[in-house]
Amino acid sequence: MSYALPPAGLPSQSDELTGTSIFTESYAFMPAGVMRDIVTSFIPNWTNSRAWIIARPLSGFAETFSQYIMEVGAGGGSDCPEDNPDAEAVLFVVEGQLELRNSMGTHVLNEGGYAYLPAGEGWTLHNRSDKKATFHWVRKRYEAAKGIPAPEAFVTSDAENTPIAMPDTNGAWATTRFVEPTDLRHDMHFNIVTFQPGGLIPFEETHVMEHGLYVIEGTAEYLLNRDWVSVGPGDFMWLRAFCPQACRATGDGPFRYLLYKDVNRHAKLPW
Ligand SMILES: NC(=O)N[C@H](N)C(=O)O
Repeated sequence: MSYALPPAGLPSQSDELTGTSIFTESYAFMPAGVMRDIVTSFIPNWTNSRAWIIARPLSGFAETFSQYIMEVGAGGGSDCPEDNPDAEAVLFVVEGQLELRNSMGTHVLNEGGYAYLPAGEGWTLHNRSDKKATFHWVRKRYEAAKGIPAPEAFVTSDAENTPIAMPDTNGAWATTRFVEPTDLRHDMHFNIVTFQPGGLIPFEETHVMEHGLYVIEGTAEYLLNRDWVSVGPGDFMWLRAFCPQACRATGDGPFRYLLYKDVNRHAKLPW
């Protein structure tokens, strides 16, 4: 499996790459080309690390998550990665190797490695190798549901999970699910969606769930509200609740993306 990475570095003075990013009331499109050194953030209590913060709540409780692409240099990491006890996390490694320690012990996460860490879980993350490592870090304030226990931590990987084909698509559209859709302990999913060449979302999905979509491989035309946008490796899309979306996979190989989605809870009321 291959996973796209931010190009980093500095943009060249001889290549003008303007006109590619989009920010609207219903979605944002951040092409890989904008993820350069000068737009990174440093996160408290992390050493030799930096983040591209590609999603965060903007307007009170209308948005549900933040997503970072975290780059951890050799020997870097954190003994105190999260300072919000209400924040649950998913980590997904796209480059290198990281050592995770939590209540279940010590785990080595390689490329494609996936960890779910519930709110309040103590964990540490370190790059013990001599090469940089990169991972996606999704953070969400966990919403407890009456009578339902909180989920437990788990570690798995892309390779250990078989994509489930959507019915009647002949495998052209499949989803790697790291949590069962009927497991109501979970209030978010972070899955991998795979389309084979020519595969489609053939209608305008329009739903209450918010999305983050990070393209890890391949190309497509993606409908974001009223706009068909050409997308490829390393591009990120943030879709607010109810933003219409559809997809046509282009190119000769699979089109794959990481998909965040808030799930399994009542719609919030304003009182
Ligand atoms: N844009 C998407 O991939 N949406 C998914 N079908 C989903 O909402 O689960």
